[in-house]
Amino acid sequence: MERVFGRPLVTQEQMRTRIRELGKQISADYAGKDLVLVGVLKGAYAFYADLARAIRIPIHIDFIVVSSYGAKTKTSGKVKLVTDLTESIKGKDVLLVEDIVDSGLTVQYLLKTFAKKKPRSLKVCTLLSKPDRRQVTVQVDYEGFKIPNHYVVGYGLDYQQQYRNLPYLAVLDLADEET
Ligand SMILES: O=P(O)(O)OC[C@H]1O[C@H](OP(=O)(O)OP(=O)(O)O)[C@H](O)[C@@H]1O
Ligand SMILES: Nc1nc2[nH]cnc2c(=O)[nH]1
Repeated sequence: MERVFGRPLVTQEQMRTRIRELGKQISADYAGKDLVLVGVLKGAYAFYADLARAIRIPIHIDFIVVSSYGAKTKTSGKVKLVTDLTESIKGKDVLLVEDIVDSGLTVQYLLKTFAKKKPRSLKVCTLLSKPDRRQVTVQVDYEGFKIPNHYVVGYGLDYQQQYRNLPYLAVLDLADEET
């Protein structure tokens, strides 16, 4: 069945502009440092690709795959590590790249896990943040957009693994689904 999408919550143009700004800021903040950009998959894939290309200093790229929502629109409360990093981050300047910080549980888990690997610094960059949904207070160092309390899809974010390739961010119409 074709799903109806409301107007984009964040357009492609708004994404492009904001990501360019974030890239500039990160390039300045990390100049001369050993930056490892860690993408939190799957959701961050689109943002990661655009952000990495907006950063104008040399970087290492790596990824981690975690999952906690499954097919639901609410967190299970348990963050599952699906695939770990490929390289050591000991002594490196690590920037976690997330698509969204919602309850905060994923970032909380990642910060705790990564701190044990002794990076020189550890920060968080997220495209989206839903402050009204936080269950735990977490550190967010770079933030693209604050958004209201809606389940959103597109630009990497899914509903039951679909819609990740939508080129903008939209609120999913969950009229006949769980909310
Ligand atoms: O702040 P939280 O409530 O923890 O939510 C944020 C996390 O939820 C999504 O991941 P998900 O578990 O849906 O996996 P996915 O990235 O494969 O979509 C998203 O990519 C974030 O990593
Ligand atoms: N697709 C999607 N995944 C999420 N994970 C946490 N919040 C969200 C959301 O609003 N949309």
